[in-house]
Amino acid sequence: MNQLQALFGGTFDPVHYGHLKPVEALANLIGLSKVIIMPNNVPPHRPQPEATSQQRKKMVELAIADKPLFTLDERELRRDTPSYTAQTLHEWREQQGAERSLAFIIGQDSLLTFPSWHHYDTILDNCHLIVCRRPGYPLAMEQAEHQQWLEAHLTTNPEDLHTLPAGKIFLAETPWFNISATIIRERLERNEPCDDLLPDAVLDYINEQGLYH
Ligand SMILES: Nc1ncnc2c1ncn2[C@@H]1O[C@H](COP(=O)(O)OP(=O)(O)OP(=O)(O)O)[C@@H](O)[C@H]1O
Ligand SMILES: O=C(O)c1ccc[n+]([C@@H]2O[C@H](COP(=O)([O-])O)[C@@H](O)[C@H]2O)c1
Repeated sequence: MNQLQALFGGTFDPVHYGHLKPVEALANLIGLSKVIIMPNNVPPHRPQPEATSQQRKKMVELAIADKPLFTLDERELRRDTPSYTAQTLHEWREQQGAERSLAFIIGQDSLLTFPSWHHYDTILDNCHLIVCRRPGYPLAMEQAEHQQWLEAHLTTNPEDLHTLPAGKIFLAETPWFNISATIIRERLERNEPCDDLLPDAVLDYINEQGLYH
């Protein structure tokens, strides 16, 4: 059976409800039984995170412990070079074979920067892109040529994600969550409460480890 496999990459410094809740809604919307969370080790387009890779991995494990939808993939954590998505997806495709439907999940902000990613034009050869909504970011690309690229790959039919191996971009109508890891780190630094922004187990771990203070 060609079951759609979905990877959700990120820095997760720390993981929060803005990651988990849109993806849970997405799974219901398009019929996903599994989402593989993949923390990076060396993020390609931003400074090195505050928490170590092991701490970020542990926070993801705590966040998904009671959520059977999610599993964790450590392939990028094992690499010391920048976690280029094009490279990761090329390897993943080789492992999964040419026919399997594969998807990479991103938020709306990541779609806007996508054309600046390393070898971005090869990524859709290996997977679909599924975009979750995020407040504060436009859905149109800044440059006309990138908008054309987006429109050439868009589909509004979630069936395409299950029947084709790769190549489509699906803008999912997931709920908006105005949460970012940056806001959480800033609030923690100011000793402000974050209870509604991330799971309790993750918050307890952050406090135990003295992270972001
Ligand atoms: N609130 C949100 N709604 C939808 N998608 C999100 C949200 N927060 C993060 N994402 C998406 O999750 C993926 C991983 O994001 P990341 O780990 O960088 O979190 P972040 O909150 O954006 O972090 P930071 O504030 O440190 O930049 C990215 O594709 C991002 O677009
Ligand atoms: O490959 C790239 O050039 C690239 C550039 C920016 C981000 N990414 C990936 O996109 C995912 C979300 O990135 P971030 O920085 O928002 O956590 C994560 O898996 C990153 O490794 C990848």
